[in-house]
Amino acid sequence: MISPAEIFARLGSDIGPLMFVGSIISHYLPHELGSYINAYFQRLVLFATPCIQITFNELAGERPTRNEAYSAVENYLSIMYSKEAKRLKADIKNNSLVLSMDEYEVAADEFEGAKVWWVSGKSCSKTDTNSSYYKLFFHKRHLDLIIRRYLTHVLKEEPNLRNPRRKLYSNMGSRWSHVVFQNPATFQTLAMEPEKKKEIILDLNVFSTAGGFYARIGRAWKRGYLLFGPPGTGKSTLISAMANHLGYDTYDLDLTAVEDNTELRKLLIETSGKSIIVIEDIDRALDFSGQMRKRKANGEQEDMGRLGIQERETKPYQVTLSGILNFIDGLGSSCCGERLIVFTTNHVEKLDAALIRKGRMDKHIELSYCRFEAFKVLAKNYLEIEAHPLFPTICSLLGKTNTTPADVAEHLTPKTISGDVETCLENAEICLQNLIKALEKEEENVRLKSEEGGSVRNHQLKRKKLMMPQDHLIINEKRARS
Ligand SMILES: Nc1ncnc2c1ncn2[C@@H]1O[C@H](COP(=O)(O)OP(=O)(O)OP(=O)(O)O)[C@@H](O)[C@H]1O
Ligand SMILES: [Mg+2]
Repeated sequence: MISPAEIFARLGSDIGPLMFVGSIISHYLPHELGSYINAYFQRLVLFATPCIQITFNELAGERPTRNEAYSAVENYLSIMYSKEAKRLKADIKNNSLVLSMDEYEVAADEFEGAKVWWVSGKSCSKTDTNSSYYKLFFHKRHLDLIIRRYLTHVLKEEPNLRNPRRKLYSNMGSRWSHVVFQNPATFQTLAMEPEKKKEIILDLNVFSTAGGFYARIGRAWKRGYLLFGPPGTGKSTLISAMANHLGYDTYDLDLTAVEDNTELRKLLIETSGKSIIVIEDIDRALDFSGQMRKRKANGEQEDMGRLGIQERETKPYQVTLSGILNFIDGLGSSCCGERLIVFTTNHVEKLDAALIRKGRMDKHIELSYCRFEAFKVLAKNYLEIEAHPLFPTICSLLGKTNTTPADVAEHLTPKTISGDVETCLENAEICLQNLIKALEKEEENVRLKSEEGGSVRNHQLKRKKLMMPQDHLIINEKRARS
C-alpha cells in the first residue's frame, strides 16, 4: 500500500496533469476568475507535492522596464514551446514577428533527467499592475541542478541563445530588409591564435556589459572594429562569430546601394540596439563612391551605357567620406542601445587615417595567413582530430607558406561524410595528405618566386654597377657645361 506521503512524492515527479487541468479551466474563464483559479491550482501543487516554484515577473520591483530574466525565459520558451504548442501569442518586436506562450499555458521541459514545468499567466493584483509572469515548477530534489545549471542554460549564459531570432539585415537603397541570421560560426570554430581570440572575446564581453561605464564617462555606447587582412582569412567569419557570441542582430550595409549621406543617416536611425553594423570592403566602397562622384562631376552619369552592370543599377552616388565619418560618430547620439560598427578591408593602407583613428575604429584586428595554431582549430572542426603523425610536417610547411584558412579549410573538407570511425580516420589521412601536397606546391612556388626575385635584383645591381661610370660621366659633363 502506498502511503499518502509517497503519493505526493510521486505526484511531485509529474505534476503536469494537475497543471494542465488548472490551465485549461483558467483559459475558459473570465480573466480575473481564470487568474484566480490558476493561482489556486499552483498553490495546490505547492501544498500537495514536494515541488518548488520560481516566478519570473514581467515587471520586477520598481523598475519601469521589462525584467530581463522574464524576456530571457520568454525567448527560451518560444523556441522550445512553439514546436508543440496549440496556443501561441504573436507580437511584433523590432519589426519582426515574435511568437510566445499564450496565457495559462503549461510547457514541460526536461534537463539532465529532471522534469520541470513552465506556466504562463497574468497576475491580477493591484500592486502588480497586471504583470505577466512565467512560473517554473520542479521537484525539490533537483533544486541544485535547476539553480546552478538549468537556469543558467535558460537565462542565456549560452551566448548563442541570447537572442535566438537574430536577424541579418541588408539594405536596398535606404530600406532595410531582413532574414533570420543562421551563420553557425562561433569563436570555438574560428581558426585564430588562442591568445588573440581570448583578447577579442574579452573585449566584446567588456563592451556588452559596459553600458553604465559609457553613460558615466558621457560617451555613446558604441565600439568600432577594423578587420583587415587578405581575402579568405576569416574577416566575415569573425563577424558572424561576434554576432553569435553577443546575440546581436547584424546590419550588412552595402554602401554602393546608398544614394547619398541623407539616405545613410536614415539607415543609421533605423538600426536597433544590440546590433553589429558591418561595412565590408570599405576601401572599395569608398573608391566606388569617388569614381561615381567624379563621373557625375564630369557630366558622365547620363551615359549609363558605359557603366558596368552593378554601376548602372545604382543611382548617382553621393556618399562621401565625411558622410561616413558622421555616420560613425552619429551612432549612439541618434540611437540608443549598444552598437558595434565593423569595417573590413583587404587594403588597410588605402584607408583614410581619419576613418580608422581610435574613437572611430577602436580596435584594429589583423586576420592573417593560417599558422599551426589556427590549423589545429580547423582540423578539429573539419576532421574531428586533435593530433596526427602528419601534424609536424604541416606545421613546418605552414610556417614557410602564406596559405589562407579558407584554402586550408577547403583541403580539410572530406569528400565523403561518414559516421563510421574508421572511415573518418581514413578521410582525415587523405585530407591531410592532400593538404601537404598543396602546401609543398605552394612552398615550391614561393622558392621559385624568391629565386626569380633574387636574380632580377642581381641583374639590376649589375646594371647599376655598369651604369655607374656612364652616369658619373653625364653628371660631370653637365657640371662642366654649367
Ligand atoms: N579564420 C577562419 N576560421 C575558420 N574558417 C575560416 C577562417 N578564415 C576563412 N575560413 C573559411 O573560409 C571561408 C571564407 O572566409 P571569410 O569569408 O571569412 O574570409 P574573408 O576574410 O571575409 O574574405 P574576403 O576578404 O574575401 O571577404 C569561410 O566560409 C570559412 O569557411
Ligand atoms: Mg569577407
